[in-house]
Amino acid sequence: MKLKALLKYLYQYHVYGEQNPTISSIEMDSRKVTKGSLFVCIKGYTVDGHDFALEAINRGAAAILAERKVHVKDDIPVIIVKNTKRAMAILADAFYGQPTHKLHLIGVTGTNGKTTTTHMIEKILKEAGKNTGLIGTMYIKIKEKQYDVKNTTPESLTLQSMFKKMIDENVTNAVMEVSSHALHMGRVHGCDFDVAVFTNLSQDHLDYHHTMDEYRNAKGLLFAQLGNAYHHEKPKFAILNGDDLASKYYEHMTSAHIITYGIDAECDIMAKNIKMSATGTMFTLVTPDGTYPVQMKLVGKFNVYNVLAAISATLVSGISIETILKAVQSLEGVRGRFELVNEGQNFTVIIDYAHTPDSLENVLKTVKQFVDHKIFVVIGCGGDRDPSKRPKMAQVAVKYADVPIFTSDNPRSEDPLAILKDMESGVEGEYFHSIVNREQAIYFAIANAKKGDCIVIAGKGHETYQQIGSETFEFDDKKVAVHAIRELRSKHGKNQEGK
Ligand SMILES: CC(=O)N[C@H]1[C@@H](OP(=O)(O)OP(=O)(O)OC[C@H]2O[C@@H](n3ccc(=O)[nH]c3=O)[C@H](O)[C@@H]2O)O[C@H](CO)[C@@H](O)[C@@H]1O[C@H](C)C(=O)N[C@@H](C)C(=O)N[C@H](CCC(=O)O)C(=O)O
Ligand SMILES: Nc1ncnc2c1ncn2[C@@H]1O[C@H](COP(=O)(O)OP(=O)(O)OP(=O)(O)O)[C@@H](O)[C@H]1O
Repeated sequence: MKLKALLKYLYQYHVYGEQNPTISSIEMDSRKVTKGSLFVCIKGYTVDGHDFALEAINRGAAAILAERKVHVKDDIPVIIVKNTKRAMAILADAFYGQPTHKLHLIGVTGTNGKTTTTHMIEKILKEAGKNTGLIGTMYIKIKEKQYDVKNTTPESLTLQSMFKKMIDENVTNAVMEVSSHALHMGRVHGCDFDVAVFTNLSQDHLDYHHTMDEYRNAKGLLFAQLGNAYHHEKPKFAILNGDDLASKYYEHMTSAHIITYGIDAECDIMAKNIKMSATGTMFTLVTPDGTYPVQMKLVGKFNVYNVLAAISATLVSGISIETILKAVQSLEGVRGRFELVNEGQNFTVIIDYAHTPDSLENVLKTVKQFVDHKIFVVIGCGGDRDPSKRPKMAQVAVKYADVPIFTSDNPRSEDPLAILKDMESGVEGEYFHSIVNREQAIYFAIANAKKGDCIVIAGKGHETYQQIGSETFEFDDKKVAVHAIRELRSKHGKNQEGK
């Protein structure tokens, strides 16, 4: 594609240099530049991409996109824009042939439930015989093939190239998690969403967004970007949680059709007569077109919300209610979300990704409904992330668990003991244990659990690493739990049924 043809997609820019080279690729990492690349200079959190412009030219870059004039060879065009990340998103969309215009794209935002809801939507779409793509925290998935990811919502270059790959592989329907960071940084600029889903809003990521208002506003950008209910061939839908106050705010940010779902408030799509057991949930689904009995294997009120969101999003995407209900009936949990570890022990072990006060409370409340014996919770808080969350997480743990055990969860550059102190400051005078080594914390819980007890190992879910200092170590809660159960059993014959 010629540079000038590409630049037509930008609103405001200034070009130094007359040349109109053919652009062979767009790159934001100088190390990936090859002959003919457009190199995008991004001021990052650790280094400034502008400092690599010359290196990019030496590797064969044909043009530079920057926020300030950089010194390169005179004949190389330099395009100046206000924000290179946002401009890159628009150029990436154009460069890859605007792939999202050819896909039915559902975006899911909210503090909790994005991964779960996107997987539910994927399952329903598959049941309807669609070729699907999924983008989120765990991986990018194109049909059945999985690709590793660094971010919940990848940078626009990765995002658009993956959408293009989906088109090449005949994917028709894509669903993605849209993080507030991505919305704020403009990673999803240029994405043509058909349906935008809001799960819920509670405290998280204040290290980045600073205030709850800013955090809420960032999520709202998805609904502002969604566009028009009366879009020619593609009417747009905003799916909002009617029981969450933030939805009122998002209603005013969109001109799409609004469909609400909920349990308590009067909504378009509702769950009534909810009955939960340790092995599943039943409820009556109320839609404008009729009521239907629903049965699923997942537990927790939060999963009823997630499934209502998934049902609403797929109904407006033209999937029949019969197909949706069939898929819902066979929904399995997602790795690390309320995942049971079953080694034949006589107590329950649950691995869960809950890492916000709200999600931890939901999980522990759900466990409390079914467990008559002691509840243990192993929980830590991330380093270099919103510290005000720490005492609140500890308070939730102490409120719902009989044996709260505070430990480490990706301390990163912070002192793990200082993070524990922050947690402890929220529960002075209460009963809890602090064990800085996560493996020892899990072993402690398993060694002390008795028949009928339940251990919730929270915060890391599917993650298989622990970030300590600048290093990343292999660490998998599930593997550690399995190992602990087996080791204790072989040492003491403990934890076997009947002992
Ligand atoms: C804070 C943040 O958003 N950081 C993102 C950022 O990294 P960075 O700012 O450190 O980048 P940098 O290393 O300073 O590099 C700056 C530029 O110089 C370039 N460079 C660098 C070296 C070189 O030799 N040549 C060169 O050209 C880099 O390619 C880059 O373009 O750019 C990277 C590449 O796109 C991202 O992976 C990275 O996300 C990190 C991993 C991250 O943790 N981000 C969080 C805040 C985030 O986005 N989270 C959300 C939500 C998660 C949730 O809901 O829980 C998400 O969507 O993931
Ligand atoms: N609708 C919900 N409301 C509150 N808590 C939820 C909800 N759905 C899931 N959870 C809890 O939050 C945890 C994370 O769920 P999930 O991974 O689906 O959320 P997420 O939004 O993708 O999280 P992240 O943004 O950190 O990737 C789950 O393990 C569960 O404990």
